[in-house]
Amino acid sequence: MPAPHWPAPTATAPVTATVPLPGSKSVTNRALLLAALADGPGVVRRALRSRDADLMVSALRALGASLVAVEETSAAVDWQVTPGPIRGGARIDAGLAGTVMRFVPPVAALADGPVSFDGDPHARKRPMGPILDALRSLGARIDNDALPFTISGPLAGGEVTLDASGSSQFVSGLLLTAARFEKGVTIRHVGPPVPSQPHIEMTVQMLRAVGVRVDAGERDVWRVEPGPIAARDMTVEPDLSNAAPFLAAALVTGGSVTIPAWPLETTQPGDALRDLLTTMGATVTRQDAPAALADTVDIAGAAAGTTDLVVTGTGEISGIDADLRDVGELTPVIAALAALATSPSRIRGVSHLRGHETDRLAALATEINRLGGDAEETDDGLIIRPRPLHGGVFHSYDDHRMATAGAVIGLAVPDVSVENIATTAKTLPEFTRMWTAMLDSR
Ligand SMILES: O=C(O)C1=C[C@@H](OP(=O)(O)O)[C@@H](O)[C@H](O)C1
Ligand SMILES: C=C(OP(=O)(O)O)C(=O)O
Repeated sequence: MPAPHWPAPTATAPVTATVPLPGSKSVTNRALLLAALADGPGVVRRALRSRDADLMVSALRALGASLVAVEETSAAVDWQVTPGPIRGGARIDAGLAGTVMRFVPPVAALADGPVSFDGDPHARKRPMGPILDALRSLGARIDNDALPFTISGPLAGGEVTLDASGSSQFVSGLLLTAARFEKGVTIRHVGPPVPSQPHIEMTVQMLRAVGVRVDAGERDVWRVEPGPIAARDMTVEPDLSNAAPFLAAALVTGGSVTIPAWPLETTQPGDALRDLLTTMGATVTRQDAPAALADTVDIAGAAAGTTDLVVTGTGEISGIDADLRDVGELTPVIAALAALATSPSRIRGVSHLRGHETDRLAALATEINRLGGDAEETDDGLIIRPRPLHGGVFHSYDDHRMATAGAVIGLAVPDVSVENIATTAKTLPEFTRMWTAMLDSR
């Protein structure tokens, strides 16, 4: 029986809360994969515990790595990762995780036998063609152009041209394993612009941090030299994209939300929230002297230190005209804020969101309009005009970021209930508890 819809709490007063966030999905799943391919045992600290991270752990274990939790809370875990010979015969469940369905097949192509992949029903619709074709041209055999498929090596590596306009993960997936290909890899993108550039920078930076030689000097071309991946201790930053709904609560309620341990330098796209929320009417400040992260190397960039990030709203939200191509995963929360704004908004550059957990442009327009709003899909984004909203069911389409967008709207609009709030477990299993705690704190 499906769970009852979640009654999204309406804020009765401005929120004043400090919200520590669990680790980044994107950093966690890269760090685990690199550790599993490394030249010796290593530790991934403060890794996220969530459905996507659990799927990555299971995939890497199925392929022969040992991952042992050495320190664990409900939201975070330190993994001791010991690489092993990459085993064929595995069946990998990608769930709905882009990072599993695009990052793990190149590893599987190194295995000593065929490896099969499948995932959730909607995962079979997510674009895979360009990365599977690329793997084929590098030597792999693959029996389909989307999930489900079976992949067999060996894979020599070499030069490949692909169109990565549908997802940056096609590039990141190839880059992460490329040092283990006999010839390394040279990837050339041809086509409309590649989205989510910060996520590619995250991949490049993390590879360099484990000693892999990457040349990313020419636009749309990446070259990885063959060679070992060094075993390192890595520490995962808080998930700045998952900061979005909590920071949005400051704008909606005219309150103030603090996120501790915000990295001063990071490749995470969530860092763009500082500018986006300022444009929408918030005051964004950093507090505390930067404190260098303790004893471990943060391979995604926060070695420069962290700070408290404080976002304060007025209760009035300004519309925004923004190209979110680089930070597409922020779109659902920005659209939720736009639906509550006093002036029109235009979100551009995000046609690739049609290939995310759901077609996010269609889903956002449908759900905002269902609550009485005025949202219109364009070729590459959304136009959202101010109109009073009313209560109703906000459908999540099994998309964690749709679910949190519904929660943001519910703060201001009475009687909104979110269908399948449990889908937030993809990247933030404790979402409802954290949301309630935020609203309860004073
Ligand atoms: O590499 C990553 O960790 C991600 C890349 C982006 O994918 P797209 O380029 O497909 O948008 C992003 O939206 C996704 O949430 C995570
Ligand atoms: C697009 C997203 O996820 P995935 O890693 O599954 O692509 C997302 O988290 O917004």
